[in-house]
Amino acid sequence: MVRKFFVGGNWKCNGTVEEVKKIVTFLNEAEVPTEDVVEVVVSPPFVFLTLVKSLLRPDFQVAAQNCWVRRGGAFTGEISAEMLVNLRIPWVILGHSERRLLLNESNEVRREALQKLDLLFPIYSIMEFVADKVAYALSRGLKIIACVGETLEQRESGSTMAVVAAQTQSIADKVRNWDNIVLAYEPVWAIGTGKVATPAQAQEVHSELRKWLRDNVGVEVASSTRIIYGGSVNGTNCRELAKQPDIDGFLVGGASLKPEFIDIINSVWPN
Ligand SMILES: O=C(CO)COP(=O)(O)O
Repeated sequence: MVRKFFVGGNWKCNGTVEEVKKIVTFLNEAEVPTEDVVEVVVSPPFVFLTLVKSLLRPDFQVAAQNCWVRRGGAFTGEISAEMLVNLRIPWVILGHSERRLLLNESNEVRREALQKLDLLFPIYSIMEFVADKVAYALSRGLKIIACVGETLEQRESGSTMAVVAAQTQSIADKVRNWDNIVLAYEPVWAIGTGKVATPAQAQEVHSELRKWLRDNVGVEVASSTRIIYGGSVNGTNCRELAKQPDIDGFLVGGASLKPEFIDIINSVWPN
């Protein structure tokens, strides 16, 4: 099974209209392999999504950085999956560690949310926030970049794989069809720190995660699901990482705002 290389650019909470236009200009002018070789998806903040979509070359796609867990309604400040579909935004990033940790999105029962949402959705007795978002967004026709990854503390205590497996399990419990999911392994300690996982460290988790998918979801899903790496990827370290057999691409933060993002796209051909 050939897994098409996937490079995502997560712009996070950055940019002005002028800066966004500059980024789109260098993306549009770049020489990169064709769409059948590498899938490129950039994820600007919500407010710039339509601008970027309207200016961006047609072989690159756009992703939102989040969406609401169910149908929209009285949820001030949220953006629904329906809105993204309406705007023809094909992808959404879900479960990013910055949302899990800073905004308390988790796999676990969120009691306060549960109490509130139970009034609205009495059939949901357990609220698995990230997994529910993945399942709902998929059901609306969106494609998902689902993020998993351990903190430094968890890595140092030897629980990396247990954490990543639990995060993936919660998604597997709610999803039958994995065709529209890309899994992003993003160790929290490597995000925005300049401390990239070594190719061997990343490969080890990717290969374990693929094994986990094979044993717990299915052989076909394990061989076809792209597992991409995120955390301090740049134009220099991407090539060694891209050579690893179970690294199927990247989710890039800081470097996706700069022209070196093009080098990362081109690391599909590492030699
Ligand atoms: O969080 C990330 C991508 O989603 C990675 O961020 P950095 O590449 O800035 O470390």
